[in-house]
Amino acid sequence: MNDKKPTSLLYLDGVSVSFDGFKALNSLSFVIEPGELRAIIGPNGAGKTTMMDIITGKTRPDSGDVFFKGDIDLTRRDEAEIAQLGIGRKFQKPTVFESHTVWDNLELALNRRRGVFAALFYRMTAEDEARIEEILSTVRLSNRRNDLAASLSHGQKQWLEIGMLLAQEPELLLVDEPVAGMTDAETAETALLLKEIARTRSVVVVEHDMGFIRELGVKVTCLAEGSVLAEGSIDFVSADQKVIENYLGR
Ligand SMILES: Nc1ncnc2c1ncn2[C@@H]1O[C@H](COP(=O)(O)OP(=O)(O)OP(=O)(O)O)[C@@H](O)[C@H]1O
Repeated sequence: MNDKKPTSLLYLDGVSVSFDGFKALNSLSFVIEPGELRAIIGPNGAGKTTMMDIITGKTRPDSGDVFFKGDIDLTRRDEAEIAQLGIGRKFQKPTVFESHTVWDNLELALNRRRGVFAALFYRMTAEDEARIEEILSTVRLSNRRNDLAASLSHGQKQWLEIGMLLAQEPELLLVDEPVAGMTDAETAETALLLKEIARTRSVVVVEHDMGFIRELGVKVTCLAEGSVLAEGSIDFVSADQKVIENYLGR
């Protein structure tokens, strides 16, 4: 282990995992700092989803280290424990409760953090209401609060789901292809939204949309064949010959 581990929010070192002899991750190493927004790119099959599965405890690595907040060994925790520790994951497809209002979706998400018994006897406090108001504003849905989630556009559903994750106050948010299927305006707004969210927590976003990645303006990690091909600014990474051959030039 190197000296990056103690201060990093997320630390992966030499992480490998094989499925039927195929190395989905091949000695993957990278570090996310507190308050960092990081973009992950890479061709289909590069291992991006597997990387998120490892961080969230869905898949166990065959070898390597995965530490959260310095010394919490994520390879020894299960999915529920990891969520409880403060790692939230947004899958590609939005899974909001369509027949509930935007507000109720957020209230349910706030309750989920409390556990079943606490939620049963729970009454909204002024503090909870203020937190929901704040999230509504962050995810650009203040004026849709009383509308059914079913009536939102695809992009707004993605934002609502991000809001539901924020209600659980994660320290690290993993977001998988948020802008797929969004309009250009929604995509631009999502870049702003994620930058705002990263003021109070770390965010790792996997995306194929290079225009969106450029708008984020943050450090980019390009994965290929289960390990890091290049890392740095978007200009640095997109000028890298290996990145052009393996991803951008395809
Ligand atoms: N549970 C599994 N069993 C067998 N093979 C798997 C499993 N999970 C992933 N793989 C394989 O591992 C490789 C990496 O897949 P992964 O889904 O992580 O890539 P990705 O970068 O997320 O790709 P995409 O951009 O298409 O989502 C792929 O070849 C995939 O087929």
